[in-house]
Amino acid sequence: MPLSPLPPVEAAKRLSAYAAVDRHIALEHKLIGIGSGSTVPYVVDRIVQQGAAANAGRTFLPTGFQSKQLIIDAGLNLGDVDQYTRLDVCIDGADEVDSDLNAIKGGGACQLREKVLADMADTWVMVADYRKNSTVLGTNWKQGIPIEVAPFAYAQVLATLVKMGGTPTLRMGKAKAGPVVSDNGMFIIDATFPEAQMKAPAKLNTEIKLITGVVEVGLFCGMAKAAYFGNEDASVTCRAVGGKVEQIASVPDVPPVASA
Ligand SMILES: O=C[C@H](O)[C@H](O)[C@H](O)COP(=O)(O)O
Repeated sequence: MPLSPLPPVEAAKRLSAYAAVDRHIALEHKLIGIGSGSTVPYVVDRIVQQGAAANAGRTFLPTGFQSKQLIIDAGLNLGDVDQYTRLDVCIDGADEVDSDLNAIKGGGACQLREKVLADMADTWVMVADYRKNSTVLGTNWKQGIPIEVAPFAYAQVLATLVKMGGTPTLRMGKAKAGPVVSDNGMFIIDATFPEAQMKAPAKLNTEIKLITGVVEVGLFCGMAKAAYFGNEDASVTCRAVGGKVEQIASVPDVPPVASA
């Protein structure tokens, strides 16, 4: 059955997710990390399409409340990060990816758990629509680097980020008075930096991480094996570690490893 029609951005998210699952989640993969955001439901969707037999012996670890619910709602086996020290593969979304596969993540305040699972995974892959495909971080994603901080320390961290050249703001709730509180009970600061600093994201990641009170930084540097971007013309751009870029013309309606 052909894929159901979706608005362009949603269709692009679905294409990236389906392509990444088809390439990176094989029948022998038993421990799988599920990231966060609005692209990841399509990852779970494609995994379910691989069939009940393929998924019977698998365990799925979530990066937060949202992905935990996705795993449960899909009828997949839920695992806890306490039970494992490695994953076969983890697929996650991204807010922006640069030409070296460095990424900004944490638009949904999930970067701490996402980075823990990325560290655990033998293969960590990102999925996103064409708007996230960039060359320098901060070009498309203007709201800044998400930084998770201990609530007690937030004012001091804001001041330190300003001294470092950043423009930080405390992320406020949309349907809640006061700041956003992460799944870990922390606050989130979003900080923009001048392009010169954004061009060296690994250095910036280390500098921010060293601020007392910072729990995790939404810069993911040197972690990804590949990033998949769904395009408006129904193709998928795959950028792999080492700089190889591949255009995937189309994504099949059913996953190649589908089982009964
Ligand atoms: O905290 C949220 C995560 O880092 C998401 O993976 C990221 O914000 C991308 O989300 P989306 O797929 O909705 O663009």
